[in-house]
Amino acid sequence: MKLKEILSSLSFYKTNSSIDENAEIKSIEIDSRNVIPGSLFICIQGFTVDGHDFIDQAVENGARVIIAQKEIPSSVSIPVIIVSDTRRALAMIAMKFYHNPTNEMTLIGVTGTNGKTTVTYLLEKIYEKHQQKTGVIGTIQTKIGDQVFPSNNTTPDALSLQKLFRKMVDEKVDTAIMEVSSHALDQGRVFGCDFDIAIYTNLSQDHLDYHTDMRDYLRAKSLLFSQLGNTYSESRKKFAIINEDDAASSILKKSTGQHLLTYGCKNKADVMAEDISLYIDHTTFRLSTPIGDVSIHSQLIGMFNVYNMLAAVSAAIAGGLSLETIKLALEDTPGVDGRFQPVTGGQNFGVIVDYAHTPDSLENVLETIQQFSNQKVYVVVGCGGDRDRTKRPLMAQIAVEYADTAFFTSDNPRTEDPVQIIDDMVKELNPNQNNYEIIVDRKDAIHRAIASAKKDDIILIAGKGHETYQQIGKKKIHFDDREIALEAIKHKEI
Ligand SMILES: CC(=O)N[C@H]1[C@@H](OP(=O)(O)OP(=O)(O)OC[C@H]2O[C@@H](n3ccc(=O)[nH]c3=O)[C@H](O)[C@@H]2O)O[C@H](CO)[C@@H](O)[C@@H]1O[C@H](C)C(=O)N[C@@H](C)C(=O)N[C@H](CCC(=O)O)C(=O)O
Ligand SMILES: Nc1ncnc2c1ncn2[C@@H]1O[C@H](COP(=O)(O)OP(=O)(O)OP(=O)(O)O)[C@@H](O)[C@H]1O
Ligand SMILES: N[C@H](CCC[C@H](N)C(=O)O)C(=O)O
Ligand SMILES: [Mg+2]
Repeated sequence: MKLKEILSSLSFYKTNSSIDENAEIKSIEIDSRNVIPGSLFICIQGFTVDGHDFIDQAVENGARVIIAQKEIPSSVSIPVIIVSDTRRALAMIAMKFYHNPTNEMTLIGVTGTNGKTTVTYLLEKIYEKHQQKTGVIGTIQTKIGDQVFPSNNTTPDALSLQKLFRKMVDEKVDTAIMEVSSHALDQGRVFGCDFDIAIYTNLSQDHLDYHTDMRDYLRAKSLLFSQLGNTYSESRKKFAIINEDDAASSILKKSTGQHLLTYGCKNKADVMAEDISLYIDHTTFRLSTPIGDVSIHSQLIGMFNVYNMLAAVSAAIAGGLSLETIKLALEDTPGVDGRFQPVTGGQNFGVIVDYAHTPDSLENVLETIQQFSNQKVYVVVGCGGDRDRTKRPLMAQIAVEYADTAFFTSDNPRTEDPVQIIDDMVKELNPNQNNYEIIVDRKDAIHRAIASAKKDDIILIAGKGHETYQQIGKKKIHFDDREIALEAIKHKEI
């Protein structure tokens, strides 16, 4: 693409020298290591390093133009374009370079503290039943139809994202469904994306290492709804899907001028679940919607999953799908990888692996397990390193309150000392809350919990869900809670 065309996506910019607007730009890069001859390199001031420090490497690798947000030494031999915010410029340039792909398909975004992956997974099943080709972007993986690619982040950076959307359009995806994290919203990774439907699940404490407080966290989440815009189009109606039972619902409703569809179980909403019956291996309810009522028998477990189903159903209704399709898909959908996933090795007690890594999700999952258990409940849980430290004591408190015994252990310690993380978890517990053991090694903790279990007890192994690694320092080693649990079950039988 010609530089002139790329620059037309920017509002204002300055240059340090004359630029050849007809220069051909071969690729857009934000990592100097990926620059090839003819690239345009955009310097991003990051959280760990500053992209402006890699200009020399970008030039050496053949960059044709640099986009920066700071003055650059005059020794740099190629044209430099200065903008006020390179993250915003990146989103606009990437959108231009890949020919605004989100304009060519339906785009659904899901935000909220918990439930994003589950809702995207349910929507994928619903749209597939509707005979559409789907693309899915999220925590576990990225998918285009049946092709699966690994995910580094829940929401990719703006450049990877627009490139991925172009690939989806080229491969005839009708509907793309994506998780939109608060980090992504805050960093403008989704600036310029033309969302048709924006879904809100819930808000509870997480990521206070990144956001200054809960208000700032909510502000970031609300950007998905303000980004839906206020422009009314009859041919392409846009919808905000809001959880009416969540405390932040009124703020989010005010963030957009688009159509609203609300869901809930307590407060009056457009889409509601009534006569809900929760069982250990399935859930039933009556689904009441503006297009009719229908009964649902789902394989998903727990009240929180009723909310996830309502969020997905509401989006599908906004998208014009029929209740028949929605019912068929919901009833056909098995549980999501690593979410309330039973591990069965023929044992006479229950083992459940779940991705609960926030206070709210841990409480929801333990509450669900408690409802079905008439024997002992054990939980194996830790907290991630280099993440919100203030959630640690809250998670420990919930663990000892709901479980008969908690085994506190490592999650992904990353660059922190795992012993210190566990200490942060337990240090605010009262002395009488001593129904816990500390076993730093996660494998040992899982083995100990399984060795302790008797007939009909239930063990929850929380925090890592689908993850097949443990990150210790900068290294990721293979680790899968489900594999270790099976191994421990076999070992117990010998
Ligand atoms: C704090 C944070 O959000 N960091 C994310 C951010 O990194 P960053 O912008 O700070 O980048 P950086 O590493 O400092 O580098 C700055 C720039 O220098 C460039 N560089 C760097 C080295 C070099 O040799 N040459 C070079 O040009 C880099 O390519 C980059 O452009 O942008 C990167 C690209 O998008 C992300 O991969 C990275 O995620 C890190 C790995 C991370 O841990 N992020 C977490 C906190 C996160 O974003 N999580 C949310 C999900 C949370 C949830 O829902 O629970 C997510 O969406 O994944
Ligand atoms: N609607 C919900 N409300 C509360 N907790 C939930 C809800 N849905 C799922 N959970 C809990 O949160 C965990 C993570 O669910 P899921 O992966 O769907 O959320 P997510 O928002 O994608 O999380 P992440 O931000 O880590 O990507 C589940 O394993 C379950 O314990
Ligand atoms: N997307 C979440 C995942 C947390 C998963 C948990 N296992 C941990 O490592 O803390 C985060 O980056 O905060
Ligand atoms: Mg997710």
